Amino acid sequence: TRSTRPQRLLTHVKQRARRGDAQSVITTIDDYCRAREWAMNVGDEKGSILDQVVCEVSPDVALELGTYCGYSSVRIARLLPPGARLLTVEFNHDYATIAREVIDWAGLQDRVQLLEGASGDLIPQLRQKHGIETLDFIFLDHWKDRYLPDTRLLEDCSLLRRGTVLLADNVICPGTPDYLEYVRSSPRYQSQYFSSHLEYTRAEDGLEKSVFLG
Ligand SMILES: C[C@H](C[C@H]1O[C@@H](n2cnc3c(N)ncnc32)[C@H](O)[C@@H]1O)NC(=O)c1cc(-c2ccc(F)cc2)cc(O)c1O
Ligand SMILES: [Mg+2]
Repeated sequence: TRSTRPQRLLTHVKQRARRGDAQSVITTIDDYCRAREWAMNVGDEKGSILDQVVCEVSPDVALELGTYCGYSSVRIARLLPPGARLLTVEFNHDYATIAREVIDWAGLQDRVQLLEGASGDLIPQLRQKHGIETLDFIFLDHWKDRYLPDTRLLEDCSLLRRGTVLLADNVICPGTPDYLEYVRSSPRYQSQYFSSHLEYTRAEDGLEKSVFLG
């Protein structure tokens, strides 16, 4: 049977990117997705904004919702300080398998823990099963109608602390209207919009950065 897009993307990474070189994995994926096959990675333009926020926060414990092929896992993990870690959640087994290989190829497997399952099931397990006290940084990039319920769940599980930064992809395209309304109107968040474009296209999209105020 024909290979899947993520499989073709992984093959390209293994043929073109230097093993252990995270930047070459990122560049290889971006070149492939721009030139050959579009894929729903956060991409280079929004990725630079992601990098900037990760560097600012310099999280000890980061959470990503929606791993897909691991592109943003590599972007985030390559910037983490020594000893820091990224937990990334993906419920599609085939995508999770590809993502593990991409993360390994980038040499970042020691900093990234990929949890296979649905965010709604895994978030309540973070404290006692994964030893998480509170989270420093969260990248939301999964089903767009899960951003709000999962943010409420993170609040209810006391996984946010004063200063925790939430960064949400695709707040314009495909769009997350209920999430935007919530973080922009809630007195418990200080929110800021970063205008950009949908990965590898000229369509408008952007990232919303929201600081939890406690
Ligand atoms: C949702 C996907 C990303 C991944 O998230 C996993 N996932 C989901 N829900 C859960 C959960 N509840 N728990 C764990 N994992 C979960 C899934 O399996 C995908 O691998 N991302 C997108 O759909 C996405 C789509 C577009 C897009 C934009 C314009 C178009 F014309 C078409 C598509 C752009 C983007 O930048 C995206 O990010
Ligand atoms: Mg996205």
